[in-house]
Amino acid sequence: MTAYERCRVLLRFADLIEQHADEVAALETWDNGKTLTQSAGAEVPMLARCMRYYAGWADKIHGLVVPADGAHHAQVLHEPVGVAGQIIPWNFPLLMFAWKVGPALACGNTVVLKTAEQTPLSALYVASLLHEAGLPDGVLNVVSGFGPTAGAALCSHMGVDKLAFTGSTGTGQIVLELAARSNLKPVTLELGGKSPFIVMDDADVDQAVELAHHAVFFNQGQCCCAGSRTFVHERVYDEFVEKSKARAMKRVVGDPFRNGVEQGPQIDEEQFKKILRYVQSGVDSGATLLAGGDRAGNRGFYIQPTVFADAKDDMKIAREEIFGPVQTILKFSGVEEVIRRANASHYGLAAGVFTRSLGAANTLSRALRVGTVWVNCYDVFDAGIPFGGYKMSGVGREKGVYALRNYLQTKAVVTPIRGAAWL
Ligand SMILES: NC(=O)c1ccc[n+]([C@@H]2O[C@H](COP(=O)([O-])OP(=O)(O)OC[C@H]3O[C@@H](n4cnc5c(N)ncnc54)[C@H](O)[C@@H]3O)[C@@H](O)[C@H]2O)c1
Repeated sequence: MTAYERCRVLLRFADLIEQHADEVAALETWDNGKTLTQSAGAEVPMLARCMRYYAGWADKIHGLVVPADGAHHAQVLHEPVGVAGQIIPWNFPLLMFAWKVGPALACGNTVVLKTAEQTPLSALYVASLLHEAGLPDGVLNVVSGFGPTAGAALCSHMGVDKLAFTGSTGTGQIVLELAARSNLKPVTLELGGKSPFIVMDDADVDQAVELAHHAVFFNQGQCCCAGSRTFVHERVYDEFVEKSKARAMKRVVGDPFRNGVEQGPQIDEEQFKKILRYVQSGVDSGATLLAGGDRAGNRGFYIQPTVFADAKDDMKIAREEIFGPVQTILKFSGVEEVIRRANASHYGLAAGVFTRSLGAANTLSRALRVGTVWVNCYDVFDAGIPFGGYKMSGVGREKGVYALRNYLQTKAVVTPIRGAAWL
């Protein structure tokens, strides 16, 4: 297929997503439990946008001519890597599909994509739309299956030329090992996090409370980049804590298909129980439980929006990824101190900085060892902005021009030139 034809297929796909937006959004909510408002208002438009973004790149990917020493013509070709194996998680099934499939197809690869066992539906449905848009059979193959069988088979396969994985750090380590033991296929990893959300003493407290609340509770708290360590300056701490408690208690939990609901159920029983164990460990380690702390209702995997204050850095709730609706508030007194504490983590995915001071924003954005710093905002995911982690939060970047590099081989072609005019 020519690059222009690939571009047109992706553009037609984006149009079809919009035509079928209601079904796509309903499937995503049915599969995952996230609110329909979010599926319809964020996930579906972002899927279409991401596809148009990469459609735009398809016919603008090209190599270089290098001015080599002597009488040689040296070209650098950018070729597709071949078969891309992609493994995605359950927390954002459609978005993860978009971030993986968009750049891989734009660059001319074929794909075998394995969805998470909890959420197989929306990817199967949108893959059928992609075929309706003109993608030839066999170019995109969506596989439903379990991690240790289907996922591991993909990682070990000698015919797979590249792997892209999003999920937990522990599974990421297995994926990398399987790739190394088979054919040394290159791997990009987007893994877990324990992202700091830093509220300075000059912040507008009401705005900071609202943003910090969304940073952690969005998507039932099931975000790799959840702002799950809320660091608050001592001068605004008491006011911030009181208001965060009130905000969490107002959060509407219930049927994700109902209008006005902000929080649906957790993905499954395993995650539900794991989150409640973390809540118990917070109580046992002496953090102050201000709101929630238990299941919501007595049916389904719903959890009360939970807020802990007075947490200490060495508590489990302040160190490990909870992946649930649990806010952990920590107090700090100076910039140097908060930089040191925020960076004292094996993770380095994202950070939020809330301040009116340009100086503080500049200092923090450069000092924090994370892949994304959101200043006075959070969870902004434009298709063109790179996303990925430092340290154990990942390897490589997705989205933007950076994701193209994951799906291209670089080939040098050198030919002699007879009677070069310049020699
Ligand atoms: N960073 C993220 O976006 C993200 C997403 C989901 C879960 N998580 C974290 O992971 C924790 C566990 O959730 P999970 O068990 O669903 O995540 P996971 O990492 O086990 O699953 C993610 C994907 O990897 C696959 N997988 C699992 N084992 C595999 C293996 N041995 N080889 C190849 N593929 C394999 C799964 O089938 C799924 O498609 C969560 O509590 C959360 O902390 C992070």
